[in-house]
Amino acid sequence: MKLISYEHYLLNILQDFTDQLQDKVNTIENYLQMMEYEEDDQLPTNPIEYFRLIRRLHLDYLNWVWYLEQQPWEGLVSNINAIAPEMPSTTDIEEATSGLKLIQRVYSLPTHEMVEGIFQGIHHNTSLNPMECYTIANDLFKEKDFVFALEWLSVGAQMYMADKDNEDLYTQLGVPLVNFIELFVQIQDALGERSLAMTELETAMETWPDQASLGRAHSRLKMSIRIGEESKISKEVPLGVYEYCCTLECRPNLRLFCQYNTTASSFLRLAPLKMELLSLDPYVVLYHDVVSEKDIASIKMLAQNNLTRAQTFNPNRTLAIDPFRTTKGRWINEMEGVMHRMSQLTEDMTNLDLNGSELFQVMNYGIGGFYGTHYDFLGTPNHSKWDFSDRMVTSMIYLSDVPLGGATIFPELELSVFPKKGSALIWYNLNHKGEGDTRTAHSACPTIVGSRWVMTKWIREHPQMFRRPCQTKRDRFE
Ligand SMILES: O=C(O)CCC(=O)C(=O)O
Ligand SMILES: [Fe+2]
Repeated sequence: MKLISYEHYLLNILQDFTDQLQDKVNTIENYLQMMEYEEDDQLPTNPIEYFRLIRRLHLDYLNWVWYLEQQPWEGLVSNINAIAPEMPSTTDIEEATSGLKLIQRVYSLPTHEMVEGIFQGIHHNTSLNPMECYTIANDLFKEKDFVFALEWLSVGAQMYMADKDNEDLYTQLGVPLVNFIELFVQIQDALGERSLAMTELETAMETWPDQASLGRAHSRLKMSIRIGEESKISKEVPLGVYEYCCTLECRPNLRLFCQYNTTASSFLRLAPLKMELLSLDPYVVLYHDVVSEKDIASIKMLAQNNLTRAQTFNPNRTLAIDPFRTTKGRWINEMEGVMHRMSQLTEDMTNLDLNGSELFQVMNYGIGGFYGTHYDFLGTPNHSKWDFSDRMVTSMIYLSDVPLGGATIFPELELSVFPKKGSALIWYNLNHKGEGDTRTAHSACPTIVGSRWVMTKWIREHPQMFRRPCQTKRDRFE
């Protein structure tokens, strides 16, 4: 079931609950109304009245006990508990928050705009409420990102104050106003603004004299003031090529060109492909409009089920989940009709032999999904180069447009490519000697809006020994 269906399920339960509760209230009110007519301090004077009073107090009374004991919520609570295992985990919420933080940092988005759902000047039909701002601020605080934490908290607190009508609801949902104050004090303490923190805390203690947590915060703060700890603020990292080229398309300042490629393979003589040369050394090209809408739809259909969190090789050369690769992916068998066509296309675009290459990998990046800067080549392990075939070329097809964010970026080359559905980016990871070319370090910038789909293929080096001999004579004697 999709997350959104779980939310509908939960809302329906809450609606059932209020309906059942309302029925109960109606029944009780009816009884009270009925009793109003009978209300009289005098003892009954006639036998009918007397009988009725005795009967009510003997029977109705027991029925009301029974009625009040019947709690409409028991079944509903167990329905909610039944879906508990499917609910997002702490890791999920941490990842969703880190997605937002990453997007904010990489694209320099002002907090108040994000809260209103404005990304890069475009208003999206959404916004955040004070509780959500608090969750983000709290998370940023835990990660010692104090300046941003304070921004999120301040925006959230302003909204809270302006939305007094919902204070009970927010409190019920675990975010009373006093939480904001406590976090504010902790952040100011960490920033070294202790007298400000103390003033705020003392005012809060007057407002909520019974709040034990404020008393504890007060002792902690007094201790910090006595010790006079340094502020924990971290230095601001200046914005660099990465942030710039994730935001705006970057092209190296060379005289490169677009052309119809008719030579990469003999097939292209009949059906040339539109090719844009992006870098000569290392060689990077972008083919435009090479995959049809229909084929893309079929590929996504094949991949849609069983997408699993993508892994990377760790230093021990074992595969593991990696916080720097927040995508879901799936390897696809090449026997299917459409995949056969994709293999043929990749062969035509690269003029390389796909034997021994890895399977196609379809990947889906959700909101905030990214792939940190990395190389695709594996590097020659200790054993001889002859029995190890590295990832010489990466071919990557964009299976979706991305409304905002999601560029592929090569920071060393100051090059970025924004996804365009149906185009293919191809680059050489190895130099002419077959060594990993570190200038090919690349990354997928965080997706801000949309669902980003790509399909990659890593083409191995050995099968190319006749199509693209590895070493030139000159190299050999270097
Ligand atoms: O999604 C991208 O733009 C890059 C993907 C990538 O680098 C990879 O899968 O190795
Ligand atoms: Fe890569």
